[in-house]
Amino acid sequence: MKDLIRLLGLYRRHLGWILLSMLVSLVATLANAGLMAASGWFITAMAAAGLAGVTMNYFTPAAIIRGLAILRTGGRYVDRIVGHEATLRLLADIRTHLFARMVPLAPAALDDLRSGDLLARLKADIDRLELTFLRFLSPLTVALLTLVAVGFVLFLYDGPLSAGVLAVLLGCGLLAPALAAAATADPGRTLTARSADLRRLVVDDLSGLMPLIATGAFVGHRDRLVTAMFELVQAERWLARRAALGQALGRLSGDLALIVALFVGVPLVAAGRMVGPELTMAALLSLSAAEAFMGLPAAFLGLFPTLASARRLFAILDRKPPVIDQATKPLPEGRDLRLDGVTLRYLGNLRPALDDISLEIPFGTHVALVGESGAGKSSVVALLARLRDPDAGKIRLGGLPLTELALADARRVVGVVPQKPHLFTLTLEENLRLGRPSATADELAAAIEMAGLTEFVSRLPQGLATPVGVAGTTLSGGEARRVAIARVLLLDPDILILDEPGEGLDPETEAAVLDRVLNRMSGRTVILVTHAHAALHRMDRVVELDSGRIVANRLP
Ligand SMILES: Nc1ncnc2c1ncn2[C@@H]1O[C@H](COP(=O)(O)OP(=O)(O)OP(=O)(O)O)[C@@H](O)[C@H]1O
Repeated sequence: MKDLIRLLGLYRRHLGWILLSMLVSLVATLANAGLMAASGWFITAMAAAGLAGVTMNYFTPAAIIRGLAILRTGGRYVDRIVGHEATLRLLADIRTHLFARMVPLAPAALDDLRSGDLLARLKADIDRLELTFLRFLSPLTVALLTLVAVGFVLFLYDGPLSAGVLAVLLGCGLLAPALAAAATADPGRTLTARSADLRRLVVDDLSGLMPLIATGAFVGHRDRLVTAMFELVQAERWLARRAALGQALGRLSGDLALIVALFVGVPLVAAGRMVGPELTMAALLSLSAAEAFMGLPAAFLGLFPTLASARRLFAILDRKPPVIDQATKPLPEGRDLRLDGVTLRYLGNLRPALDDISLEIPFGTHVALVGESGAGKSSVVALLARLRDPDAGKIRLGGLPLTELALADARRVVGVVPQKPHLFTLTLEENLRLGRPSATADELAAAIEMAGLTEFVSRLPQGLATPVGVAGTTLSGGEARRVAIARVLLLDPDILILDEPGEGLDPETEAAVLDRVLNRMSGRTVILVTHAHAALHRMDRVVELDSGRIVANRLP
């Protein structure tokens, strides 16, 4: 219930569309019931008049029937349009909202989720929310209002007649499907969980197909997929059976309502409290009112998978961003970096990744960060790039804590080439220009030259217009890394951080690229995370980390 209320809260911004959609749907439903009732009344009245040999005014009823028929057809058409407009607006809004909330979470607060899972949340889970409004909220409201309207009309003739028909419609059309659906909470949850699993497994397995085939683990993964699919089908079959039962009950409610109306109405006619055409009208009104309940069984059944999807979205919305962007100070003049007693602890790790480290990096210094794998070098990079904030201690830029500066300001000053740079499925030039779309052709050529890519680009028939493939797959690891270096150089940062820039490069290319980059950054700060001892002689200081602590801060 809590989740449903929270979900409905997300709809608030589109209340106008929602109310309009429900109103149109109600008008179409009532027009249909009215059409049936008026037609029944008219045909019976005409027959009775014919038998009695009297004439009656048939123009007015015929006009009313025609009017109701037009209203019903037009209403259903507009109902579809407005209903879908309302739903699509809602979904687009929720999707944008979720995406906007994901951005500050990435990457640190999302690294436990695989991309397939995130995609499933953004796409399938949000799509399923359509069911809450289009197939649950609106039909339920319309059904209840139809019930009130039909109950009121019948009550004008007779209280027990109204009560009998209402009891059948409520019991068979609403309560029975609701109870049948209540038993489906577990398969409903399974449906959502397994379809998410399936998407995640497929995306994950397809992106890791090579190692799966190479290691022979493919068979195990395929079996996992088959099991997830089997469970999904089981849950769907279960739900489909319940849906069929609910549909049958829905249809039965109309027939039963008709029988009850006749059962209570015939004695009323015999007692002279009702005339024949009115009985036909009451009976057909009861029968057609059941149409408002036809969609409810499916709506109730869809509720549990939808709520499970909603919970998966709330789980993302409720995550705390790893860094809070709340600028309280403008960017300072100075560019000195200073770490004071900085500690960083990853969730689930017993040992802190960085343990009370203090370090000064005056502006213009070129510092190498060295240490064994797992020593904490990339963790320092993550803190300086503000992908995370320390659990204790402070990092200052120009004397001001990084946490008090706008993220955009700090990131303009600090440029990072991460250990695993990401290239987008764009052209080489588009990838390079990401950081600075306005870069001139000369600036682009200079960055390419510094990253040692000039010869590589000149060999490409399409040059800079060459597409790099999905996430840069058509480039070698070393080429992709150099594209990332050129991209950051275009940003022209005051502080440049290079995390293992030499990986994938032969020693000569690495030395040449590093030489050019360091020359370009002369007078500005460079922090170089490296295992390569050859590069150290070009640095001002070498800081050595071991198990999250600084064990040496020396000249090269
Ligand atoms: N996202 C994470 N979640 C949990 N633990 C992490 C995470 N990232 C790093 N760690 C752990 O923190 C410690 C420091 O890792 P870090 O990546 O900073 O080391 P590193 O010195 O850069 O290693 P390498 O040279 O292999 O890149 C390691 O024990 C690592 O397992």
